[in-house]
Amino acid sequence: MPEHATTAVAPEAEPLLRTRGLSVHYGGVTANADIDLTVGAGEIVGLIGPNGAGKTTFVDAVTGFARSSGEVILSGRRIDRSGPHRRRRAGMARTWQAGELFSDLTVAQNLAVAVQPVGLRAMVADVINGSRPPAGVVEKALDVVGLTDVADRRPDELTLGQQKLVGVARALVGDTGLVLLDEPAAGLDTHESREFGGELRRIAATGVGILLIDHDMSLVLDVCDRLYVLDFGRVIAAGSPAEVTRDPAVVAAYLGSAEVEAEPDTPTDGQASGESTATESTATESTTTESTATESTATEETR
Ligand SMILES: Nc1ncnc2c1ncn2[C@@H]1O[C@H](COP(=O)(O)OP(=O)(O)OP(=O)(O)O)[C@@H](O)[C@H]1O
Repeated sequence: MPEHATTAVAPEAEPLLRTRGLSVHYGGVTANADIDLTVGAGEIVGLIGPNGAGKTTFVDAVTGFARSSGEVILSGRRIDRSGPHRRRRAGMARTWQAGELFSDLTVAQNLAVAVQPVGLRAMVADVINGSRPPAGVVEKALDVVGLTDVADRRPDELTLGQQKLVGVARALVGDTGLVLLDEPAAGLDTHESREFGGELRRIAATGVGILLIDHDMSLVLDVCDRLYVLDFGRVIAAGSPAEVTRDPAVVAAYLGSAEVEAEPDTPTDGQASGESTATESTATESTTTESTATESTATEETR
């Protein structure tokens, strides 16, 4: 889509994903407000925040499932006017919060159905010829997540951690350079989550960029190179896990007050706006933070 190319920056200097001023409105609710975010190749970037902060909406907007304004740039090319399937073909894929696997298909078949072409022509070709994914793409994705050995098993024969990895592999199948993972570790215990995190790092080491949404803070802090924190649809902080977790605005909006008290003298990250008005959002669990910020269902626009 060269007609949308707007940046003078050399392509090699461009991150894999860049959003500029990405905004989503649902009626009077601003679910995402002017989000600027980047993900580089081989990088794991976390997107965290209270329930209703706008994380899934951001993934919906980037992948074309939610109507948005602003720019979505993949490898230097604007794709924000393309539909979800074109964005998928351009090299980005997502997982869904309720990403159940087909229980009566094998692992390999679960991946194969994810790359079936869509549209009338594809449907006709499917009826006439029977469609198969291009040779090797399923095997490659299984290899990347380390599931080659269980390709012919059914999901219920796998551990929960392996099932979660099948979900990730399904997104990786084909020429996927960027995956957006929406709570991919939900339901995993501490040990499984740690192993899952190790796999994410191995996937990123192959050059894939990962945007990770999860409430499991141990996982997020462990595997992410950088974090963005959303509250009421806005980025209230961005930086390394260490920087973000020390940020008073983040602590107030999401992490709970315990950390503030633990580190009273820690300097504020310069990127924090301190705009958060969430006051009751307490997250007391040590690893999983699922705070529902007071009315943190994004900013109500006054019209
Ligand atoms: N399809 C929709 N129609 C209307 N409002 C929506 C829609 N999807 C999300 N919202 C609203 O947008 C805001 C952001 O929701 P979103 O699901 O993106 O938050 P989230 O950070 O992913 O939350 P969680 O951590 O619970 O998954 C919320 O106020 C939500 O109610």
